[in-house]
Amino acid sequence: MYAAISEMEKILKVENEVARDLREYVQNEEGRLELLKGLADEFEEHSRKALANPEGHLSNPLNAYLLIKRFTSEWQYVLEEKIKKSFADDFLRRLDEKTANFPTSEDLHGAINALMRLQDVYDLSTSELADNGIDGTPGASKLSFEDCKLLGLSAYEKKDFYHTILWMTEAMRQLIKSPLEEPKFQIQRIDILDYLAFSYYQQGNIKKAINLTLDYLQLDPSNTRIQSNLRHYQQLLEQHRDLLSSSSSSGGPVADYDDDYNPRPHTDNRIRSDEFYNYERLCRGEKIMPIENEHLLTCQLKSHHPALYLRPAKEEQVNYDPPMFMYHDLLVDDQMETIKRLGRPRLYRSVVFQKEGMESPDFTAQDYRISKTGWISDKEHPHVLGFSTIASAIANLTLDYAEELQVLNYGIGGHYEPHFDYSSNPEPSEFEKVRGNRIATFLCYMSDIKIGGSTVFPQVGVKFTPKKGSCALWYNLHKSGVGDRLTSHAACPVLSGIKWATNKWFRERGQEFIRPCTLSPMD
Ligand SMILES: O=C(O)CCC(=O)C(=O)O
Ligand SMILES: [Fe+2]
Repeated sequence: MYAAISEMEKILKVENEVARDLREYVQNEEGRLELLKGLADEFEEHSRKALANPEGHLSNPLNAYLLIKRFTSEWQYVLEEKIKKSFADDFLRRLDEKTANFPTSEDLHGAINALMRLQDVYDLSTSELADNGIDGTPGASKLSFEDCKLLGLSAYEKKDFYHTILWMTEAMRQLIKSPLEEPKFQIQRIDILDYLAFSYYQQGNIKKAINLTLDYLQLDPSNTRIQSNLRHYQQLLEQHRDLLSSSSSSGGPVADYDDDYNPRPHTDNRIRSDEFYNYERLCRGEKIMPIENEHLLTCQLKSHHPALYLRPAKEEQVNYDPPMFMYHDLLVDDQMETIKRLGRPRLYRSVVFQKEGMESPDFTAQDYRISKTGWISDKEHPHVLGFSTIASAIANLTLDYAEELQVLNYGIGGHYEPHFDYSSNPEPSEFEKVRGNRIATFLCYMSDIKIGGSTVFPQVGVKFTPKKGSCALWYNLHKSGVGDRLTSHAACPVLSGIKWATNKWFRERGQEFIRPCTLSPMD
């Protein structure tokens, strides 16, 4: 569910239904209690009157008969229908049916990862995120001490000591506000100090690990595990200082890092690359390089095709080579509503073609693409065909071999890290053999996004900021059919808002006379 916000609306609906069931259950139970109160009143009243003169009362045979009947033939009914009857079973059964639509622990982990991704890409401080300073929405929820600790634990389980430190420190910041003399807070404090000391040690900040361990021992001096940790850390620091003083010409020991030294890990090649670094910078709104030939970029109204006579396309060229364009206000509300309506029930977790580390390369769901996608054919609705026709007119490419329309909905912190839209697989699939590679991408935004969600091109420094109804166009291949590596692009994580988009991919076949090959492979 976390992979598409549109799916998460289901959880809100279920929450509302659970509230309704709860109210109904409470009402039923209240009714039952009223009934029991009435029964008690009745018994009390009857016995009080009769006990005032038991002999007098029972001397009447009708009274005697009625009393016996109450606790024989009537009693079974009273016991089963009034006393024992509970509405809990029915309520619990209905609740059970609803849990099928509850999020899973996979969703929880996905959401936790998303928060950390947003924190990293947008350079948000942990306290800013915990206090919900993201988009300034008044009354927005904040993360509690327990939430921060849960995030820290989740990072710790993945041996991600960088985020463990950030979130455990935040948990500690929140804990300090509690009355620390209370034993339950003392225990939490000791627990967090333990995680923090070990994580700083793992991050290479021995001095901080020692200080935190000393803090720990003040609260729990007899803990032998922590005492032995302290000795180990102190030895390490000594060795490190000796090493530095013997090799440094100035001779001064400089083994201590800054107090809070906690480097962000760069664990895999993808993350270490300049491209990834530039992707994050572009997402944050930094300018990473001057746009080449910016002075040659122009705007124009395009009406070269009958589909554009009545509503010429507002074209803005945003990059010269490879050419990239933005078309403003191209899709109209009705079209977008139809595309979303048709796409919504078909959304499935987006997959990517994965070669590395796989026995047989295949399409799989990966953390670096968090969205759901569904496909719609032109035949399904005139609005879809209308859009494809306009996209084809603008891109100047035939629809004959184009893919169906792909509808995209992003999830919590949803993103798509740098990738190419064309395939560089040396063995083309059957589909590719017939249709060729993806020659051009026509990407339209179907929602306004408060913060984040831009499409960025780290090799050329271009950024498309989503605007409902606007479309981006670029050509993925050189005219020779060779993939253009400068078209590497990424969808920045959505920080605040809901991102709906749609992709139309044109294929090489059928374009031979429209966009003919040139002799140079790099044209
Ligand atoms: O959503 C975006 O901004 C880009 C999507 C994309 O690159 C893709 O789906 O291939
Ligand atoms: Fe893409």
